Amino acid sequence: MDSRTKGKTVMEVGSDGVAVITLINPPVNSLSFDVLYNLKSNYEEALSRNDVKAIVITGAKGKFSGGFDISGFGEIQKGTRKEPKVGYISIDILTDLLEAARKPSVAAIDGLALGGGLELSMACHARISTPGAQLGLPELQLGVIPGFGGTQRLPRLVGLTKALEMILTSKPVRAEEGHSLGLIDAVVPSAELLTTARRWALDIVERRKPWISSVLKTDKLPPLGEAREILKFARGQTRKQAPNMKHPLMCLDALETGIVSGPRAGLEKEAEVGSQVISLDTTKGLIHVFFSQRGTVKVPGVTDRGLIPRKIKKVAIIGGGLMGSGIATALILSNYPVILKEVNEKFLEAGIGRVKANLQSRVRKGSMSKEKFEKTMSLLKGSLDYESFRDVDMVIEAVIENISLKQQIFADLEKYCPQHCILASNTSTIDLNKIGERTKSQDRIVGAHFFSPAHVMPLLEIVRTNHTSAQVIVDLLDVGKKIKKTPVVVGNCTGFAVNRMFFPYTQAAMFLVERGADPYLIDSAVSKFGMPMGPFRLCDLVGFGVAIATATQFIENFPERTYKSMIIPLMQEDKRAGEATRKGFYLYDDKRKAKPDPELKKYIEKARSMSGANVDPKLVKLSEKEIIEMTFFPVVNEACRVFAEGIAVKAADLDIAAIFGMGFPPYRGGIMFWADSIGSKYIYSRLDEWSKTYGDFFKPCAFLAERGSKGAPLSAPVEQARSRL
Ligand SMILES: CCCC(=O)CC(=O)SCCNC(=O)CCNC(=O)[C@H](O)C(C)(C)COP(=O)(O)OP(=O)(O)OC[C@H]1O[C@@H](n2cnc3c(N)ncnc32)[C@H](O)[C@@H]1OP(=O)(O)O
Ligand SMILES: NC(=O)C1=CN([C@@H]2O[C@H](COP(=O)(O)OP(=O)(O)OC[C@H]3O[C@@H](n4cnc5c(N)ncnc54)[C@H](O)[C@@H]3O)[C@@H](O)[C@H]2O)C=CC1
Repeated sequence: MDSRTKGKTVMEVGSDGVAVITLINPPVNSLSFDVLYNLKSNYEEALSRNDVKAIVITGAKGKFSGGFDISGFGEIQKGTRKEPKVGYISIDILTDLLEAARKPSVAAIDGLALGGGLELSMACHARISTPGAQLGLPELQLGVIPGFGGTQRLPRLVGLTKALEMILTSKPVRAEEGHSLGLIDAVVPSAELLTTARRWALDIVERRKPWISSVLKTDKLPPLGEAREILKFARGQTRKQAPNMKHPLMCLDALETGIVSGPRAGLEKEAEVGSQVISLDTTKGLIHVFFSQRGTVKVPGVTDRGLIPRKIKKVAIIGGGLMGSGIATALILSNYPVILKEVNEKFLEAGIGRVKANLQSRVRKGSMSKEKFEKTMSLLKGSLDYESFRDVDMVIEAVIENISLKQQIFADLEKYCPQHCILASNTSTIDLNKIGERTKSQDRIVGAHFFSPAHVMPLLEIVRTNHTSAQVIVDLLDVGKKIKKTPVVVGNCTGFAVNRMFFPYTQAAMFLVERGADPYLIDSAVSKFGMPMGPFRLCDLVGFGVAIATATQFIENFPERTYKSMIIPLMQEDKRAGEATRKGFYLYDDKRKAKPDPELKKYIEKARSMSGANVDPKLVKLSEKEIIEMTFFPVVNEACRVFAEGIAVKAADLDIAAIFGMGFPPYRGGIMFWADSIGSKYIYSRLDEWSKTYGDFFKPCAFLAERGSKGAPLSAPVEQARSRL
């Protein structure tokens, strides 16, 4: 393969007259422009050769194709690559050359057929797959639409309702389901895949099997009136579920055009909107997230040293509270034997009970069988002492956020655990060097910061100190992968990356409310921006105890830039501690539905008088845009500090940390990506202005000041930003 080309196809013509074209572009045989243009040449050759009667397309190394090469979207966005004309691949190659050919094609699908991969297979005249194959159109997840004919062929093969479900949820189906839907013609074992596909192709030639052009099928489409109703409903749902995104609605336009005006018009509409969505900001954000998420496991100086993860055979968890029980659940779900240690029988029973409840909820929802439940629970053992820690490979401490207790526990662990054992803490804020102060095991002390609920939330913040060994990080990255978490490796400091970014967000919200802004309007603006909930609703959910404990760490460690508000402590004094007590910033009914509380005013006014703050008429009437800027620019400021201090190695890691740890909307690309889309100059100037009016909480850090004064991107590595200055 030429080192400048990305992937290729190879064609072999058998003595049976079948040309087998294999897609080769490791690791997932993505359809790069090179692969697609090679495929076109192979087709032209196969169609012109007299010794070829039929064609089979397959993918190398057990994977059909993971779809269009996603990095190609970047090339299109930059303008360095484009199709010779809009719809060239979907219409000229896949429809007019392949599907309309006088020789039939059969797709032989092993492993993945996703996005453009499935679309290519649907342009073939039949599809044979292995039982493990995954078939899906996940494009909307990336901000694009199925642009290789998927909006036209999938509804014609599986019906409109199922096609909408598959496209709008981005979820793949397995081979058996694909077979019953009519997407797959036969499911056969791997060893028989190619022979069956060859035979099927020849059977089509000999008219023993039907020669079907999916794009021309109509039998699965509902009558026009019904189709319009189904699409109207889908539009309504989409507007509700993805209010800030245009591309799902544009995708529905392409589907509707095909149903109303026929497949050719549909393909043309698909090509038109397909080329438009690529330049949407939301698409740029989602594609950035795709690569950034996969980039978090590449840690310079750690994962490039050839270290092999050691096998973690048994894990111990100290503390069976909210976090310890969630972490235990995540581990046993991935088949790690776990010992859960608590202080007494009662607490141990409660901790094990929480794990049980986590799993039982799966049984209730039907996603876990009773047998699997029993088997999974059998991996969990309780303990009240450290005796059973003598053969564990990793300990995760999850006791309350108290430095001296954690120090004592780590000193004990050093005595009981084997020398190789990883000593991890789930602390959310405390400096790990302080936790390990009373040990000589600094090289194996690491942060394993999970987010609540730990068995559900996808992020694992892996915190390394200057002493943590690269091997320990590699081991924990491997555990993270096995328990299906997205890991982000960060440096040690108070609050690490996620909580450091989170803190100014809540503080900014408190600041605004003390100066007259309406908390419910803030929550509403932030939700419309795309966060799962606003800062006040979130405080209620997390509980005021956790909020105060975290705030204390920040106030102690970063006094120069913390805004100390008494609103939460005052409410807590009155036994309002958030959702758990049914009263916080909101009132909660039996179904946990939140409603605003007129009494909240009383606490805000009292806090205002205690802090000496005055109502500021400008802040009372903030627009939604101003609310977003005043709550999120302080987050950008802190993210810049975290980046400048080297706590995060790459700005993209902060994007992933913000998305998976804070709930920042993925289609905005993460905190640094979003900031760069606004521009460092503007963010700097706003913060600078607010800091002059409202104080140091808003003061731009040196990194932001430097880049902002020149308009340099915040996410650029230091050298690159300098070189652009
Ligand atoms: C005009 C538009 C036409 C169209 O229809 C558009 C499309 O087809 S868009 C693409 C649609 N396909 C997808 O969305 C699939 C995306 N990929 C995945 O979901 C997963 O990667 C996978 C299920 C295919 C494999 O998962 P897994 O085994 O966990 O492996 P990784 O996710 O870590 O991926 C391994 C490496 O492969 C790279 N990759 C994967 N898919 C693509 C792709 N379509 N294009 C380019 N590269 C892809 C991924 O980045 C990993 O690379 P790394 O360097 O990090 O190893
Ligand atoms: N609650 C949250 O949302 C998050 C909390 N964290 C961190 O996780 C840790 C635990 O927090 P939670 O689970 O919320 O606390 P929790 O109060 O629910 O649970 C702590 C448990 O530790 C037990 N414990 C105390 N001393 C012990 C000892 N010596 N041996 C064994 N068990 C002992 C207690 O009995 C209690 O059950 C804290 O460091 C916290 O900062 C991290 C992320 C999120």
